[in-house]
Amino acid sequence: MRETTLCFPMREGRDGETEVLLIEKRRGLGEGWYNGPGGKLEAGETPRECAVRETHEEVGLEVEPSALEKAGELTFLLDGEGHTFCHVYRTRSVAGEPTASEEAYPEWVAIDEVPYEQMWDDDHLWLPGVLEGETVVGKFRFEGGQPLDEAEFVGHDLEWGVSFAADRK
Ligand SMILES: Nc1[nH]c(=O)nc2c1ncn2[C@H]1C[C@H](O)[C@@H](COP(=O)(O)OP(=O)(O)OP(=O)(O)O)O1
Repeated sequence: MRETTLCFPMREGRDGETEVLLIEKRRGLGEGWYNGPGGKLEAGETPRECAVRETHEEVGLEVEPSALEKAGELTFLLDGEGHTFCHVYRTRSVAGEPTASEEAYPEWVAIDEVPYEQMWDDDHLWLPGVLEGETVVGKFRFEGGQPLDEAEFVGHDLEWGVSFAADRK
């Protein structure tokens, strides 16, 4: 099963609303959809280091590793087998201006205007809670063969209020 990260940088917008930095993914898995910056762990890298690196590579933002708050662990199953294990982080400690890369167009979006209809089918189930400060462990089942982003989302289990306090990696 591959191990990946998603990072959701957050800030207070001009009118006091909470905003999240989303990317429109320009290539690879989930191309054309919105998500947080993130990607696969490289050899020797911790999930936290991966989230920092991917956020920098994809949108040019500097995030502070120790200020990444672990918010979720998501398992995506394809045809009954583990496909991806994803560590989800959020952070309010962000420096720099987001810039587009070959992989992503970044955009600050108010958290009540997140375009769930242009995201993975599972996101509306867990991302609103994560953006409200909750923690979650989720399992999401897809069927129909590779690639995952063309498979059908068929079921899920969610557990909220999980403690990741001991997870410093
Ligand atoms: N069902 C799902 N819902 C979701 O919100 N994010 C998902 C998801 N399934 C996978 N992801 C995330 C995890 C990861 O951050 C990203 C997939 O990125 P990957 O790096 O695995 O794929 P890519 O094909 O872009 O790989 P690279 O070529 O290494 O960039 O999508």
